[in-house]
Amino acid sequence: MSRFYTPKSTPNRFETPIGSPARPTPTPRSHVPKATASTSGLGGTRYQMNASSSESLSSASSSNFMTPKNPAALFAATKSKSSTALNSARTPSSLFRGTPTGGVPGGSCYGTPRWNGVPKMRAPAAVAERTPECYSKVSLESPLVGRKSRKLDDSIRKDGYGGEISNLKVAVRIRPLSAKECVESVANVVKVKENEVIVNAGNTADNTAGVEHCFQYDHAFWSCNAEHPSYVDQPTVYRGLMKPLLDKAFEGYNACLFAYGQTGSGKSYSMMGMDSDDLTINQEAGIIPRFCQELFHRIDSIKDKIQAEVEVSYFEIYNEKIHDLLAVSATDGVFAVTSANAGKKPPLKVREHPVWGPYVVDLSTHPVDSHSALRNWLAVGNSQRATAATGMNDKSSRSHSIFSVVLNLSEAVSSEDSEGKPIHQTKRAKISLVDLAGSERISHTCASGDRLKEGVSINKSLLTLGKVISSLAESKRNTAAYIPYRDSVLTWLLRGRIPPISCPTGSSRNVLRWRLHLQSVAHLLQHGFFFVD
Ligand SMILES: Nc1ncnc2c1ncn2[C@@H]1O[C@H](COP(=O)(O)OP(=O)(O)OP(=O)(O)O)[C@@H](O)[C@H]1O
Repeated sequence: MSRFYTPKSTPNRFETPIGSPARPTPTPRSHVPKATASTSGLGGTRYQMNASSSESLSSASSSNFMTPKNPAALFAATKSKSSTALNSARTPSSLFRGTPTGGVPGGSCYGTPRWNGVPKMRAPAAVAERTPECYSKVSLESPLVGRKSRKLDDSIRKDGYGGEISNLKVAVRIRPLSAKECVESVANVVKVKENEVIVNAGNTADNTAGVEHCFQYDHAFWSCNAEHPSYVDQPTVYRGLMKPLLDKAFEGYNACLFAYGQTGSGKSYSMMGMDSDDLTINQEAGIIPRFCQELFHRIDSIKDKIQAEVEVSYFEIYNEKIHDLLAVSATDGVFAVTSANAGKKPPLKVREHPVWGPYVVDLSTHPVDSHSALRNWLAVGNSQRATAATGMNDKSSRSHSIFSVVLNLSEAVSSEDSEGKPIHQTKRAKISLVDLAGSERISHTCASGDRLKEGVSINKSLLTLGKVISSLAESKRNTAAYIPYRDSVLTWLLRGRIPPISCPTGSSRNVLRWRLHLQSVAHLLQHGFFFVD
């Protein structure tokens, strides 16, 4: 059975506080594209509950954000369900701030990923002295002073989990110099050697000439010059980061991939592509449109054996307020996107479910049954995102966006129950693709007014993300460590877990809330208390 999903209207409860900046106006789109919905139930199934996305977060190691002069974005890809041994050597905990005047040996405008053989590194202590405090120094074990490059997957990941490798991967991608940087004759001081990034300190007053800092990641993608043989293009980034997560999602694991880095470092380009309004799968298409295509490609290839259902939701966190990017309303039978502009649509609220943790109240979810339907919803959401021109990026994302797809797979297993009906085994996975707003130095972005307020809010939530990840790393050693999830909406929400199939959405959640007041969580679990819409 197919039908249009009609979202429930959201009451106007929360106003934008006086003084908070007006959300940048997205390009309006009046009509929702055709998004047919398969709503047939999975009937009589058991569900396989996935571990929570808090485990995704809890697997992360020390955070760091790329520095203002490093044209690179970082990606963290996680899958939940298994715990991870933290590997502090894998992620650089302190990043070097080097004014890129030293240039790359060879002098080209584009950095060439060439290993110069002998790393010109100082002793770690000397490096520590020269690393500015402001880059969240956690430990300085990570720069690979004089060490030989090595593959993390082969040599470091002996985690003792029956051969399963770590559930967190961190990748860095170096973008080309922007037109502005080329005009200003900025030299690229970043090189890549296999999975290592080598940053040349330059020879400015606060740095010693020739000092190189090496950082090791799971992947280091060099995308500075498309003409160069070492150039890593969009399909390669997709294959390296997203494909393994999709594999795991089909096994019932939750997966989360988020991009973080300074403003203008290439997060949106990597996640969405050159143009977020053009979602055609061409060479420039980013991770999310490719994921949408491959998801249904795989579903089509197994549909004879496995029934799949997909639901999509897409929201952004702007100035700590949540806006549903896919909210639609129906007037006279015509479906229209409810504008995400502040003032027209109130932000959504986060509540904490006693079992499943934080969730967004009344967030619309839309069943989709084809790649084109999913792509259309993605386009709708993109058109609603808050972007604005800043001093460092003409189209800067001013919000964190979270695109989530819940995948339900139901397979009839051979055995039959007491009534002779086949027993279905159901797997459920949530894939969250997060494009974080860029961290920024106010002095570099020359922000004032609304942009300034946004920048402060963005930096605050990214700082909290960093703190949460650091605290999680600390909690591995000290179980009493406090983890400040609730200090930002982003970290609070990422902690939430995927509810079981048929857990209520929209207004039926009120019923759940009401009943939860009457019955203990233990009782609910004991009796398998699920709602069917
Ligand atoms: N690998 C790349 N190849 C070509 N162009 C790129 C690449 N990465 C980024 N760019 C270009 O750099 C500019 C800034 O990139 P993008 O908007 O993705 O940055 P961002 O990190 O998302 O910034 P913000 O946090 O401000 O939103 C864009 O014009 C984008 O097309």
